[in-house]
Amino acid sequence: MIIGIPKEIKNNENRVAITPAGVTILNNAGHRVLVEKDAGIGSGFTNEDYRLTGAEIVDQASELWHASEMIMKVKEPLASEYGYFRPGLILFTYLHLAAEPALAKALQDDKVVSIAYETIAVNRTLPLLTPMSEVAGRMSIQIGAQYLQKSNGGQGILLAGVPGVSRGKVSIIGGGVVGTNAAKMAIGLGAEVTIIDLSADRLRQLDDIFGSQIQTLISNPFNIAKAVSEADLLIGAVLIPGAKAPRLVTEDMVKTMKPGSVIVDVAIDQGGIVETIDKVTTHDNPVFVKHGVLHYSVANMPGAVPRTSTIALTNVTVPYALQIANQGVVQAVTNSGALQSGVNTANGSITCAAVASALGTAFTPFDEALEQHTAAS
Ligand SMILES: NC(=O)C1=CN([C@@H]2O[C@H](COP(=O)(O)OP(=O)(O)OC[C@H]3O[C@@H](n4cnc5c(N)ncnc54)[C@H](O)[C@@H]3O)[C@@H](O)[C@H]2O)C=CC1
Ligand SMILES: CC(=O)C(=O)O
Repeated sequence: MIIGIPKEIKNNENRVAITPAGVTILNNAGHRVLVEKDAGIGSGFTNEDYRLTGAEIVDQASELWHASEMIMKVKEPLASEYGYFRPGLILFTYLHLAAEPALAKALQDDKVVSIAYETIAVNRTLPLLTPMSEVAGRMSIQIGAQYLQKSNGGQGILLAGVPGVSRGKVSIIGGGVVGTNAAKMAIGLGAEVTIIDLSADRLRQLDDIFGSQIQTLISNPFNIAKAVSEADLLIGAVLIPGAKAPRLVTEDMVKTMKPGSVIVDVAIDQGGIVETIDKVTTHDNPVFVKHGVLHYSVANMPGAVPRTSTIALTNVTVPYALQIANQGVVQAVTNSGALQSGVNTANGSITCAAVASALGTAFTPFDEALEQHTAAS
């Protein structure tokens, strides 16, 4: 199979969908890998690094998209890339379609087979989301701590406190991968940490991991309101896979926060859990202020630490890319429940139930989408 790796074009997105090590794996299995010129520079990989492992460097994005049977990316295609879509093209990347209806429509209209990293599920885990959630969860605390500084518009508190002065309070809503990694960092800094989750079992696990270093609370509007009002730093870390994030933190709750407090809504890629966040921000201009509270809503946080993130991401994506390339997409998806859960669009249909429900459109299982295609052709 011919696999194309375009340069990412989202604001400050310096990750790339493959490393030279990944090229070697695909090459050794007999596949051709095309890498757009300078695609790896932001992650510290030169064109020569890729050439040495057998990749072909392609100058123009348009040439690469047209020549490739499968495109591997990091972030969802932007509108300027929709023109490259065509029937049968395989697109393997983060998509977050619940928050991207225009992209979903373009993929349907052009009959692209799109496989979203974030909906590939194995035993109720999301192995292609996990490493980036680890990165973003850890980053959320260092970013929040930075914006709590007076010089950056914050209240002017140190999360760790000092002897004789209270420590800062961090409230984390959602105790999955992002939440757990945020908690690790916040505890490490010496903050007072509360974690809220809907699952009592998950709270038990967190209690086993962190013991008395955290306060756990079950998710309901009363507990969320209390934790929000007390937080110096609030982290949004909820996920219902494939679906739009529930708006758990209302505008009235945000109004109860102290001026100069900070919200980092990591769940913004699925629409965000905070009512006062009405836009996705970028690494260039990451924060806006509402009701005196700093809001950070960057949807590609790991893009700011590309060397770590690219390696962590490609460690988990390349084995799936290899399955698709070796078997062809239909056979690979038919053989693998994990890949089946990742297919979001095929032959003009939405093939992921949670995405279809979030977009208010019909859901068609992958095999039925294939049959409809065969019957029509
Ligand atoms: N902004 C960015 O750059 C990045 C964003 N993310 C996003 O962060 C979000 C969280 O991801 P993960 O931690 O990997 O997901 P996860 O599935 O590991 O954890 C989500 C947690 O939310 C909990 N939850 C569900 N409904 C809830 C409710 N009503 N109240 C409280 N908790 C609830 C679940 O029980 C689960 O423990 C996702 O939207 C993910 O895409 C991940 C990486 C980077
Ligand atoms: C999860 C995701 O969308 C990201 O890492 O950018």
